[in-house]
Amino acid sequence: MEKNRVVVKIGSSSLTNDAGEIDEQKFADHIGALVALHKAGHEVVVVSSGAVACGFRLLGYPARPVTLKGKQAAAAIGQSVLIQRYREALGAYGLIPAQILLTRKDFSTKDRYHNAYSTITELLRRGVIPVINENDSVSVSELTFGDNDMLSALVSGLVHAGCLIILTDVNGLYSTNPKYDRCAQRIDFIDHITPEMMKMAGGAGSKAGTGGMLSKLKAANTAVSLGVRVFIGKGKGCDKLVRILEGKGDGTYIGAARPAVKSRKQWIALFSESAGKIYIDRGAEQALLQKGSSLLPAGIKKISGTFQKGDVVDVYGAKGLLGKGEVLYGAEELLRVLMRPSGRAAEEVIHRDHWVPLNRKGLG
Ligand SMILES: Nc1ncnc2c1ncn2[C@@H]1O[C@H](COP(=O)(O)OP(=O)(O)O)[C@@H](O)[C@H]1O
Ligand SMILES: N[C@@H](CCC(=O)OP(=O)(O)O)C(=O)O
Repeated sequence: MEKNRVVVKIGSSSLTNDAGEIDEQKFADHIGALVALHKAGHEVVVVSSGAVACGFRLLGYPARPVTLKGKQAAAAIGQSVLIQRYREALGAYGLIPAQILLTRKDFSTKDRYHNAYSTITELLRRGVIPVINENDSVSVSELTFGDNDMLSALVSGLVHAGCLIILTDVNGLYSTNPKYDRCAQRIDFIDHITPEMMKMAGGAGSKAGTGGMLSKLKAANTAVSLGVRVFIGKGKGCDKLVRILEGKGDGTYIGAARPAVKSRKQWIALFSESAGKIYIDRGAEQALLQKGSSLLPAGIKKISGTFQKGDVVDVYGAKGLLGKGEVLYGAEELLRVLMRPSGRAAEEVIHRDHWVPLNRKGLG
């Protein structure tokens, strides 16, 4: 088994009991498996739900809250309880967890994205286990990751993980939700996720869960596009995570090993906001999409917007949006270059390493 960096997402459903509180046995089982994975030489990053589950009783709620403010208040209390539990449980094996709470905004600028990467990799270098959760108490709906499935996919891309393991209460993707259909068939391996598979996946099967199988498949799609293999399923015992990496897990495997996508391309594709538009001709379209070349001024027909050097712009071809890239010229300077007779032979406007085509399976 190859040693690598692994992101393990522990979902609410595989962490809680019927009352919505942390289930001691399930928690201990996860800890044993995380310790075994770490001992086997892997770098382990955990994306753990459970803040709401740890907090709602302390807040005086009789059941898991359903309102946004209720969940945010419960998470504000519960997150510290959750991380304390990880500290005690991992500490018993001599391991240290580090709490990282993220909102989508933390990935919105290149600097913040890069800082998150540097912090997590420094922790891993020191043998620490980062335990990441969404910063629920300050997230607002437009800025959430949606759920911890997507957060775990984005984190796995950020840290260039070899594998993302999504632990839940069902052993993989079925043709229909197996909770309601005894004849549902498990899919053991998926090379790439199709729209038909998305239709098979439904919502959460418990009050504690968020997003269900559909959000896991969407997250898996993102992770695979970033070069990360995904497992969705369950398991029991200390060796469950090691067995999953050996290909013996009880669940669905998605995607094959592929080179990781560079951080800059990930950021452009997933988090950047476009500051303008560049319209290009057919020759430039072919050069960008088929030959993997950079965009030169010669292929530009028109530009719009007031973008600056280093901003990200949308690039359009004859049939619409082709992709996004980081420009090496501001709009004013680019206009001057385009108007000069010799300007069209000038250097690249978007370098191939800073260009991300849309509608491709992978971003690499
Ligand atoms: N096609 C499907 N195959 C498997 N599970 C499905 C499917 N459609 C919906 N589900 C539901 O997805 C649930 C897992 O998602 P969720 O409850 O959000 O878990 P978690 O809290 O671990 O994120 C399962 O319990 C199951 O009821
Ligand atoms: N951040 C929340 C969990 C939200 C969530 O996405 O849960 P799930 O994907 O069902 O594990 C918490 O810690 O309670």
